[in-house]
Amino acid sequence: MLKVGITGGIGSGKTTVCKVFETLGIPVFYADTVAKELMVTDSILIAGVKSAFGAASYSPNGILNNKHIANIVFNNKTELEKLNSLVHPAVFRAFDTWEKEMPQSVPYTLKEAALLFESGSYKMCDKNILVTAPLNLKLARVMQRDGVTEAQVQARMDKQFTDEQKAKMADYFIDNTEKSSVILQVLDLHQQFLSL
Ligand SMILES: CC(C)(COP(=O)(O)OP(=O)(O)OC[C@H]1O[C@@H](n2cnc3c(N)ncnc32)[C@H](O)[C@@H]1O)[C@@H](O)C(=O)NCCC(=O)NCCS
Ligand SMILES: Nc1ncnc2c1ncn2[C@@H]1O[C@H](COP(=O)(O)OP(=O)(O)OP(=O)(O)O)[C@@H](O)[C@H]1O
Repeated sequence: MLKVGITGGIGSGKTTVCKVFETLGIPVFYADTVAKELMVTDSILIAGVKSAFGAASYSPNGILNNKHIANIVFNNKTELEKLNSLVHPAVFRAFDTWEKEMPQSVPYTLKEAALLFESGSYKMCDKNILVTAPLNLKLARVMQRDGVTEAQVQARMDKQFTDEQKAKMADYFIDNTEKSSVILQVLDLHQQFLSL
C-alpha cells in the first residue's frame, strides 16, 4: 500500500492539513501524538528518559514533565539527540504495526511527523509532502495555540531543518497560508495518489 509522509515546520499547519485528508477517508498516523503516548506507556522508553534527564522527567503518578524536558533538550543539541535516539525507534515500530493492520480497501496512508526528514523516516514512505507557510504566520499561530513566546517557538524552529533543506527531499508541496486554498490542494494531491 502507498505510504505518504507529511511534514512541515512548527506551526506550518500539517495537522490541520491532515484533518482534511481524514475527511476523504484517508487514515493518518500522527507520529508526534504516538511519540507522546509512548513517552508515558513504553516502559523501556520511560526508563531511558529517566536515566537521561533525571527522575524529575515524570511526576510520581507518571505524568510527563514536558517543561522540564523541553528546557533541557531545546537548549542543548546533544540532549535533543539523546531524546530523539530514545523516541524515534519506538515510533518507527509503532508505525510499522499500524500500517500492517490497514484493510486492503484503504487506497493509501499518511504519516504525519514534525521530524519526518530529520529522523530519516521519510525514507520509509513512498512519497513525501511538505506543508509550508510564511515564517511570521507560523510564529503567530504557535504563540496563539500554545501561549508561548516568539523566542520559545524560534528555539524549536532552530532545531528543525529549514524549509529550504526539507524542500530538497519533498515530492509535493502544500502552501498553508489560507485555509480555503488548502482544501483544493489536498483534493488535487488525493486524486494524484489514487492514480499512482
Ligand atoms: C520534548 C517534549 C517533552 C516537549 O513537549 P511540549 O508539550 O513542550 O511540546 P510538543 O510535544 O507539543 O511539541 C510541539 C512542537 O515542538 C516541536 N518538537 C517537538 N519535539 C521536537 C524535537 N525532538 N525536535 C525538534 N522539534 C520538536 C515540533 O514541531 C512539535 O510539533 C515533547 O515534545 C516530547 O515528549 N518529545 C518526545 C517525542 C518527540 O520527539 N516528538 C516529536 C517528534 S516525533
Ligand atoms: N490555514 C490556516 N488558517 C488559520 N489557522 C490555521 C491554518 N492552518 C493552521 N492554523 C492554526 O495554526 C495552529 C498550528 O497549526 P497545526 O497545529 O496544524 O500546525 P502543526 O504544523 O501541526 O504544528 P506543530 O509542529 O506545532 O505540531 C493551529 O492552532 C491551527 O488551528
